[in-house]
Amino acid sequence: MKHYDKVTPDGTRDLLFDECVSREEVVSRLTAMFRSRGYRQVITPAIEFYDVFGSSAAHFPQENMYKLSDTHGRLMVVRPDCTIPIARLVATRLTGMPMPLRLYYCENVYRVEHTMRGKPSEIYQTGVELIGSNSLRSDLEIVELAASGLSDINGESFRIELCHIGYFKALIDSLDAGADTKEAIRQCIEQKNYPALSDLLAPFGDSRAAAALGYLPRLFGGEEVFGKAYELFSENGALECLDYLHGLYEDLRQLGLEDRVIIDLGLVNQAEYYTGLIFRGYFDGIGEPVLSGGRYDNLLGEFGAPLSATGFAVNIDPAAQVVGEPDPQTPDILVFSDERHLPEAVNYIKSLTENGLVAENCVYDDFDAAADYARRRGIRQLHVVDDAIEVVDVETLKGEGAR
Ligand SMILES: N[C@@H](Cc1c[nH]c[nH+]1)C(=O)O
Repeated sequence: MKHYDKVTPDGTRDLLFDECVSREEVVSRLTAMFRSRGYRQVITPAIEFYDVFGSSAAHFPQENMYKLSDTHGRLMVVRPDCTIPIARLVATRLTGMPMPLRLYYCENVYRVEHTMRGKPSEIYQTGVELIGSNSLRSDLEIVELAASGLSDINGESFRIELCHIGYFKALIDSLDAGADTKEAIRQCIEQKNYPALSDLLAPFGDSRAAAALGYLPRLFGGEEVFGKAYELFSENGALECLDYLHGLYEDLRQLGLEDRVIIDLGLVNQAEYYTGLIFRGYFDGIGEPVLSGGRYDNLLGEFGAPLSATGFAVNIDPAAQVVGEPDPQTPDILVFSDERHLPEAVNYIKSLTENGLVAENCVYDDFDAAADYARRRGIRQLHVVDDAIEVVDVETLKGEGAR
C-alpha cells in the first residue's frame, strides 16, 4: 500500500519562515487600509453545507469543491469562496444593521485544481464586501480601494483590468444558441482562444452579436475601446453597460489612475454571481492575477435578502512575492544559565523582550554547546545569567570574564 504520510495534498504546501513573514506583511498592510475605510472583520466557518454553494444557482461546479459529510451524513464542502458565505451570513444575521455594510475577511479558500499545472488548491485571501448599495459610488470606492491596496504593496507596478459583464450578457443573450454553446463561447473568450471562438460563431453568419463576440477578446486597452464597443453593438442593454463603465473609467482617470487601469471587455470570469462591473488586478512580473472582484447584485437575494453588493479579494501568496526581503528573524540575544538560575534567566528574557529585543532561551546545559548553537543560528550575543549577567560577544567569544 502506498503511504502518503510524508507529503502534503495536491495543490497545498508548507510555508516556512520568510514566506510567513511576507504573508503577514501583505495582510497587515491591506487589513489596516480596510479598517481605515470603515470595513469590519468577519470570520465564517471553513466548512459549510453543500447547499450554500451548490443549490439552485450553483456558482461553483461541484467537481471543483472538496466535499465531506458531517456526523448526520449531510454533505459539506470546504469553502471554495468567501463571498458566498458572507452573503449567507449577511442575509441570515445582519439585515437589521444600518446599510451599507462594509465587511472584510482574511481566510483560506479551497478549490480542486484539475489542470495539474501546479496551481494551488489552498488559496489565502483577504478581501472586502460592500453590501447594500448599487451605486456607481460604491463601485468607485471598491476599485479605488483595490488600487490603493495594490499600490501600498507594490508602488506603481500594478494594473487593474475592468469589464462590465452586462456587455457580454447583452451579446450572448442576442444569440439564438443553447446553454452549452453559450458556455463554450464564454470559455473561448476567457481563454482568448480565437480559432475555437470563430468556429463556434461561424453558424451565426453575419449577426451583429456574433461579430461583436468574435471581437470581444480584442476589446482591450484605453479610452478607444469604448468607441469600438459602441460601434460593434449597443442594443439589448449593451449601451447602458458601456455608459456605466465609461463613467467609472472617467472617475478613475480623474483620480490619476489612467495609466494603471485598462478596459478589457473580454474579462468574462467563471464566477457567475457577477452582474455588473468585473475587475482583476495584476503586478508587473507576476503571471497570475493577484486580485479579483466585481458587483454581484443577485447573490444575497438567493439567500432571501435582496441586497446589491460589490467587493474584491486579494490572493496573498502571489502578492507576497513582491514585498521585498523580509527581516531574517535572527534573535538579538541567546540567554544561557545553569540550572540554579533558570527562573532568573526566564525573567531576564522577559525584561529584554519588554525593551523590544528578540531574546531566545538556551536549552543546552553547557556553555560550549550554547555558543556553538548561537554561532550556527547567527545570534551575536550570548548573555549568561549567573549571580550577575555576563555579556559574551559570540563572534570573538570575548567578553567580560569570557571563559
Ligand atoms: N470571491 C471572489 C472575489 C470577490 C469578492 N467580492 C466580489 N468578488 C474571488 O475569490 O475571486
